Amino acid sequence: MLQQPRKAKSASLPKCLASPLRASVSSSVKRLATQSAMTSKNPKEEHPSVTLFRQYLRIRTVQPKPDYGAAVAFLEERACQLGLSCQKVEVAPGYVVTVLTWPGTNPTLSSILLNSHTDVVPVFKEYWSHDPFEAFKDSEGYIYARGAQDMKCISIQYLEAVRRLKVEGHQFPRTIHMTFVPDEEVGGHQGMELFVQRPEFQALRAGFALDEGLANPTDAFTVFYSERSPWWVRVTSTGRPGHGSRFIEDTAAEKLHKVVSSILAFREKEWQRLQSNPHLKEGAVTSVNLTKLEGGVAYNVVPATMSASFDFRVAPDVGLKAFEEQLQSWCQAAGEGVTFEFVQKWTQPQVTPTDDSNPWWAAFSRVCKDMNLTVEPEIHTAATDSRYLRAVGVPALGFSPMNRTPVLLHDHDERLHEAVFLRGVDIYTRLLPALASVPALPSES
Ligand SMILES: CSCC[C@H](NC=O)C(=O)O
Ligand SMILES: [Zn+2]
Ligand SMILES: [Zn+2]
Repeated sequence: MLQQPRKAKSASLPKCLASPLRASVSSSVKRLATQSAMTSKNPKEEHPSVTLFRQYLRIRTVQPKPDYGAAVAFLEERACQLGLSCQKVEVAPGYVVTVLTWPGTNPTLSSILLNSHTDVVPVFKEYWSHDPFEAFKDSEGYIYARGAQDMKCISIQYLEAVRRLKVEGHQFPRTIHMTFVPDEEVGGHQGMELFVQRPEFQALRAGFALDEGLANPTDAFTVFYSERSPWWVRVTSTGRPGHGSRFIEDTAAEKLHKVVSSILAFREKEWQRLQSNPHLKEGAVTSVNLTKLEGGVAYNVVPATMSASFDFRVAPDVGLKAFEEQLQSWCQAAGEGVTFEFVQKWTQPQVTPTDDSNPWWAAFSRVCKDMNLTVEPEIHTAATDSRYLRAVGVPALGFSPMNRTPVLLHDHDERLHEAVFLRGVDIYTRLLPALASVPALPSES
């Protein structure tokens, strides 16, 4: 793939381009800009954007011990190759947010923020057809790897779209920042949640953000304008202990059972509501799952304490105060000594408008229309870093340009077809000029 090494002009090149190998990468990058995005000229030759994607997939940023150092080093190298500035913001010890910046021509305008997280979820290796950190590509072009959909594809698509636009000599009024954040998969508490509170974030002056969405198995692309609030609730029940052979009254188990029944009845009600209304999408109703049961020490000892943990995802139109009161009353109705605590509790759901009153939406949807892409606006069922951005007033859309692709994030054999990946680069190559050229908003003039 790489051209013959040639003599480096170390004095006039940035450090990352100073070695012969890197200089040749840079020239191959220029050659790429003239190629079609979908396929290489030689079908046997892998598209360099795909090669870069596979390199990034091989970095083991897997929870619970992600190799963030390797990811940051990879991104610094990309910044250098692209001639972009690279800022590293350590939001907590060992947790670095990397920001690559392409300055716009009008610094008075707010910027476009392209966000992606660097961490990925763990794997059950034995259920995978290929090593999840090898980025194996099969004969059809499917790339198997943890992070192939969630969301290393998008990080590279942003980088490659920017590279193409720069090589073609474009400049846009608005600055484009690419943020690469840690910790999203475990809640973002050591990542975006801290970053949005920092002066370095304020200094980016983000006017609009793109972040992750989900694949769509149909021809359409899903775009997320809001998300449900994660409420992780642990219900603890206390009661009378005693010998397992007796009819003990007021046990922790019977009271916990009542709460579990109330909550699962609510679950069934929401499920039926979803099933019976074809206009409702999954993100529009509240879901809950019983995810943990704890308690007990021996078969013949009635325990004094038992607990049940629930993963609630509260729809953005639900009154949160009333919902918490409902939780309270389910516990009270179960009897004395039943309490609950929050392990996660998001209380600031926000909606990014998806009509032409929102100039960002207008620009986004115009490009989709021009490219003949069908877009399905939805509420995200899960939680992403977009919630932190929206909560500090940055409108955000969750968009992963993967149509005709099954939703395989967090699943075994997570994979993405290289053609879908490359089509995503094309899409960002059209989206970025439009977003970075949105005229001054009323608040900016
Ligand atoms: C509540 S923070 C957890 C965030 C996590 N995000 C992606 O899967 C999720 O479970 O939605
Ligand atoms: Zn993700
Ligand atoms: Zn995820």
